[in-house]
Amino acid sequence: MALNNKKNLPTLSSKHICTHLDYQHKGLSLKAMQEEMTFTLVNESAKQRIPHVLTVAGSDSGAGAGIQADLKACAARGVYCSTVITAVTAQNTIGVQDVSILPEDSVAEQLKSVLSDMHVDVVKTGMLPSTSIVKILHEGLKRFPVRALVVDPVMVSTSGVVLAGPSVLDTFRWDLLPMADIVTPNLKEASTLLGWPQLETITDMCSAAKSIHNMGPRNVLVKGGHLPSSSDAVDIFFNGEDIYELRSSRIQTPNTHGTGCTLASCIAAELAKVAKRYVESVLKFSKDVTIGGGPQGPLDHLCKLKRNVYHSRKLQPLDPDDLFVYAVTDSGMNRKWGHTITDSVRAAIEGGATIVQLREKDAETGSFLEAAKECLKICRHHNVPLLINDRIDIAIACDADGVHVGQSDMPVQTARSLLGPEKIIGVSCKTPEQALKAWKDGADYIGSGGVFPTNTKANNRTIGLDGLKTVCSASKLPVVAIGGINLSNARSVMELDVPNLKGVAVVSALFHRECVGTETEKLHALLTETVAAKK
Ligand SMILES: Cc1ncc(COP(=O)(O)OP(=O)(O)O)c(N)n1
Ligand SMILES: Cc1ncsc1CCOP(=O)(O)O
Ligand SMILES: [Mg+2]
Repeated sequence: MALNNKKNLPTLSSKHICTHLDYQHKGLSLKAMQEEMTFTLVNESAKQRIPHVLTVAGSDSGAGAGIQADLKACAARGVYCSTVITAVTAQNTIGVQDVSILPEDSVAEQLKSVLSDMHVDVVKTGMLPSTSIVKILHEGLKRFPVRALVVDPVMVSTSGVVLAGPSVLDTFRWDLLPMADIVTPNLKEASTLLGWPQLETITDMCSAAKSIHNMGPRNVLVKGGHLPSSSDAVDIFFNGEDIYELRSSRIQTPNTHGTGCTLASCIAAELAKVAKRYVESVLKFSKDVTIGGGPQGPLDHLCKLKRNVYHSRKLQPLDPDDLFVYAVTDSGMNRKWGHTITDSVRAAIEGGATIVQLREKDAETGSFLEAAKECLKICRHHNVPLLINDRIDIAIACDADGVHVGQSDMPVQTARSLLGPEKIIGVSCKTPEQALKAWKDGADYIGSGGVFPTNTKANNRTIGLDGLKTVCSASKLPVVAIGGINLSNARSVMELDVPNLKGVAVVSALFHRECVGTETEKLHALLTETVAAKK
């Protein structure tokens, strides 16, 4: 393999790698990533969340590597870390004295407990000592998808003890690597994965990175810490297109136990922080933390100290994933069920709503504004955008995150000039022509419907699933479907194989119900299932 002239290779830090992975999700270039990163550093907002890494690895009694290193690395990076322990090793600074692999059922149960309940952003794997454990993880991740998977293919301890034998290799290659966002082998692990002789040069490392990439991971980091011929420490990063050299001067020390686990955890932790934009359930400080549906959630230690870690400025007005479970309020329905608007909004968010629109058609301006301010506090607390239906004046007065307008409401261009570039503007579209105009006029998303007949909006033409498909296919903007959508037909909407469709907007299916939170939870679970089934 011809290595680019080394002088021309851009160098990256591990933090750059993480951000790069996130930007791959968004389809942005490395250059855009670097520009936006600078922007991120200077802009902070009041929105908060807790990034979460799950490590699936072995315990190291000496606490230099394995689960213990992962926990400490994540804590040091300000990220919540849960654990699935695959094996218990007896280790110290002399070597590995014993390895006990945990029963498969125990690993499966740990995995299920965490993934079925907690909002995990990133899974990081370490010691996966048997084929069945790799398969359990593979199945678990298919059932409960996460934002990113970091695979550290731990095979041999620093002292030379085999931690995952050759029988595990095939499941690694066929099952786990294709799911990975990044795999981080050292020289020995890279050559073992490939069945190659020892890697000895940077050129070998580049070839290995490319060949491992062919096994399916989105990115490969081959770590050259043990490269005999190099006076520097050189790692090679390959993202499928470009190859990067990460070079730093070698630190002469025997204290290197746990570096691999720590690096992979650090990548996972930084990814989780970046991935926080996509996180649907947002937690503030320990007293409000809800990690789990049970009566006794864990504390998030030092949370108050992490305030700055959790703050991040939204760079785009809208993250399209926010359209996933779009809750649109209705004052009449709230009244009927004796709910206040704030209670309804809070319940919807706690049930998993990813964006909220206040559609209070019969509210007086003064009381609407007061309610909007209260709802905004709740939404900001949970990092969920709050939009106002029709009323640009209310949106401006309470500093909401944006507005939703229809074809006969305030024109998008006028709304944009009043609200500025940073607010979200959604517009209702029934046709491809309207969709194109929405994009030209500077809207951020399209609401398309009524997909099914509805009593919530009078005299509203139903466009059906075919009409929705036509709008989505023509759109250059993300689309949310609306109109008569409920638990029995949401699947048929989400299963449409169309570009740009990001979620469903619902009024009565959530708010014309006694228990808004439960209904939202059910809808969220159903939509999540449809997304998982597509993968
Ligand atoms: C997400 C979403 N999509 C469409 C609409 C409908 O807006 P509009 O056409 O202005 O009708 P009204 O809601 O004002 O009756 C919406 N509100 N939200
Ligand atoms: C506001 C709106 N725009 C198109 S259909 C509709 C009503 C959606 O309400 P429901 O979810 O109760 O059918
Ligand atoms: Mg309107």
